[in-house]
Amino acid sequence: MTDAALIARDGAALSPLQKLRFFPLAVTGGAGCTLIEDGGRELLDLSASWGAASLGHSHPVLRAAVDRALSDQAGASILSGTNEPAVALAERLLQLTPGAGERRVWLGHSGSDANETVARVVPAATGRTRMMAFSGAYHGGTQGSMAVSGHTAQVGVAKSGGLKLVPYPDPFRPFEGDASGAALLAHIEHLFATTCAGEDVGCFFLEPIQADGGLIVPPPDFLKRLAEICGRYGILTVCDEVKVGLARTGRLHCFEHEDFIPDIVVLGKGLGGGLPISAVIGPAEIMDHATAFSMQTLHGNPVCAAAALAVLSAIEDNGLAARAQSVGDVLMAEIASATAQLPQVGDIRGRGLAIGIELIAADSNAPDADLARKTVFRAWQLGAVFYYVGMHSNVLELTPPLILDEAEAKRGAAILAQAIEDASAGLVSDVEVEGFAGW
Ligand SMILES: Cc1ncc(COP(=O)(O)O)c(/C=N/[C@@H]2CCCCNC2=O)c1O
Repeated sequence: MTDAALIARDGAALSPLQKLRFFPLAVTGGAGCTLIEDGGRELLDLSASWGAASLGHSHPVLRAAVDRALSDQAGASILSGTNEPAVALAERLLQLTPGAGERRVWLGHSGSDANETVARVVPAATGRTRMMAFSGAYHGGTQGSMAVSGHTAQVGVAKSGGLKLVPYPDPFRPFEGDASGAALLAHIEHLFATTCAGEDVGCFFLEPIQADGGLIVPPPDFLKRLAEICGRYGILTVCDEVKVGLARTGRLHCFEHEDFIPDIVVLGKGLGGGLPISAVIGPAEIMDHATAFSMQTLHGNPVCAAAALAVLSAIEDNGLAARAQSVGDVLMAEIASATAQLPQVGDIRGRGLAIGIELIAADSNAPDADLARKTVFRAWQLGAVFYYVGMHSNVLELTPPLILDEAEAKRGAAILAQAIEDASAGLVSDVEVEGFAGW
């Protein structure tokens, strides 16, 4: 091993194809909500690797589960033979996920392959070739999941031929100036009655909080009313809980805040606690469509399935949903207090430990992407890790491990506010951030 700095070795060895970098983060270890940087510096992790490290780092329950699964390894997948951890996980997910009728679970590696599977199987099983999704949505980075996404980072990528994108209901930047979402619902109903016949639409992809589109919480009752409209046309609702699901928002499922039950639920990221596993829970008449329809060699591997079972148990045993609500309330209040005098902060929003801070130009509502990229860089310099999202790249996103405590929340809020102030005061130069493309 060379003695060159880890970040330099990364640049020489790993392809940029899979990099989304904001500052020169190089990690050699971690525990809890702390990351250990190359060189030994400790960083407060307010991202959990975009929400994947739901139990933080080196969690003992996860370590024990993975060790057990690897000590008596029940094969490596469920393609051509089943295994106990995968079956037990599917059974647990069916118990924990509200839904009607006979249902099945599909196990994958990522949110991308899970959403891609839904995007392929719904048209195949229903014969309905059209699909709906929201502008700003990031449903994945594979061809089939990008085909049903609407994120600005994927402009130019081929979309599904039958895809119709509509604006997401954003109370801060409302469609037709109507923060209630009623105008948008009327627009969608009009589409179903005219140019995008509801009878031809197989499914509607939605996030209960639009995460990469800007951490946007929809207006009250919007999703419930949208689900009612979809129900009238026989359109399946596909709830993408990959980022905000599994206790992060104060409920096990984020859709529980919206008083509706989706037809299909997609889980990922935090499900594996940092190990790659995703899941689709849906009606048997869809999920039983065919065999060998959407498979990858390591799908349902017992080690990641055991990790997911441990995550679900830890969420239940430690009351992590209620904790996310209470610590998230502290974090949001601390952020609001620490930034109260900063006109650059246009909006603070979210649920539980899914929080967005929208940065704007001090003299208008215009998004300030340059401030966001310099703020996350400055925060890293000050000792905290978080990134930005949004259609205009101007929303700081906090998705810390669900085990974040109140002291860490207060420290994180102080660093975030200081980073906004310092970046606004010009303490981060264009030269320092120019090597980090972000998104
Ligand atoms: C709501 C939602 N659905 C699906 C996905 C795709 O999950 P994978 O990246 O595990 O394939 C994601 C992934 N989000 C991206 C991952 C790429 C880097 C930018 N930040 C994210 O959180 C997501 O937020």
